[in-house]
Amino acid sequence: MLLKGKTVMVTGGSSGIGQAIAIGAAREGADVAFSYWGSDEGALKTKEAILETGQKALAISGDVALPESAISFVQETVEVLGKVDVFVSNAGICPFHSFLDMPAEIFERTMRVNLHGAYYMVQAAANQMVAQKTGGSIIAISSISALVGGEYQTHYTPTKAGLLSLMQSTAIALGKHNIRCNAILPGTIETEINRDDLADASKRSYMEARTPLGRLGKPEDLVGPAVFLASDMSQYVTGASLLVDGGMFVNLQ
Ligand SMILES: NC(=O)C1=CN([C@@H]2O[C@H](COP(=O)(O)OP(=O)(O)OC[C@H]3O[C@@H](n4cnc5c(N)ncnc54)[C@H](O)[C@@H]3O)[C@@H](O)[C@H]2O)C=CC1
Ligand SMILES: C[C@H](O)[C@@H]1OC(=O)[C@H](O)[C@@H]1O
Repeated sequence: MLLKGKTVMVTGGSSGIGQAIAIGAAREGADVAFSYWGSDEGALKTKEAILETGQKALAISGDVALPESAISFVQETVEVLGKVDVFVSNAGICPFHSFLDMPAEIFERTMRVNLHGAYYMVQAAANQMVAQKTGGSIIAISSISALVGGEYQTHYTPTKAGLLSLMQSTAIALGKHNIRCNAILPGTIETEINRDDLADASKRSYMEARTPLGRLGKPEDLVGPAVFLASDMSQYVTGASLLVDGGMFVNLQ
């Protein structure tokens, strides 16, 4: 069990990648607190799956875009689970939209959820880890989109590049506290976030054909990389980024 005795926090744990990582961390022996926004249904499934492993679970509803959500998520986690060893900044949205007529509210909401929200969450978790004096691991779920563009993602890709940059800078700021900060860059993983986009058969075939491993990703594909970066197996890894994309990024021709 790679995370035995650790407490892991995950934002956006009610579906997709965050749900898989929350459950995967519990299977490796961690108690898990996760946040979510919107329907409670997925959150209940995540909570039940964590409890089935024998670990403790805490589900908190709250909008990551609000700075106060970060403070209360960390406070409640410490009250219920006692400490924070690992923080996974995962919550995000990607409302696909064309550039020239991008509504200001879609642009600003995407920035606030994906980047501002992650910033406040990482800051709150880091302050808790510093106070504990026991080090820690912070992981941001960035994206292949930190490295390449998307016609309908002009509001989204800068947030993912921003998360990669945030992990590089916080790795420097927090190294003296033995807090490691790394980014995971998923490729195209089938979840709620792209259900409509991938319903377009030609888009889906294009994405599959770009992937040397021959298939789109599943949320479970992110569990191993996240557990590695959360665990002491990666004790000398900080400021790093890990593409988990089936080889999509390097496949030019
Ligand atoms: N699915 C994919 O192909 C890829 C996804 N990612 C990133 O992975 C992360 C997770 O996405 P998926 O699992 O694919 O999507 P998803 O839609 O299945 O899950 C999103 C999660 O974030 C939570 N969330 C959304 N807005 C929130 C808010 N304002 N406050 C708190 N929680 C909120 C939702 O409740 C849900 O738990 C996102 O940051 C996304 O950008 C990165 C690369 C590829
Ligand atoms: C939502 C997209 O399908 C997904 O998210 C990303 O970050 C990548 O652009 C993926 O294709």
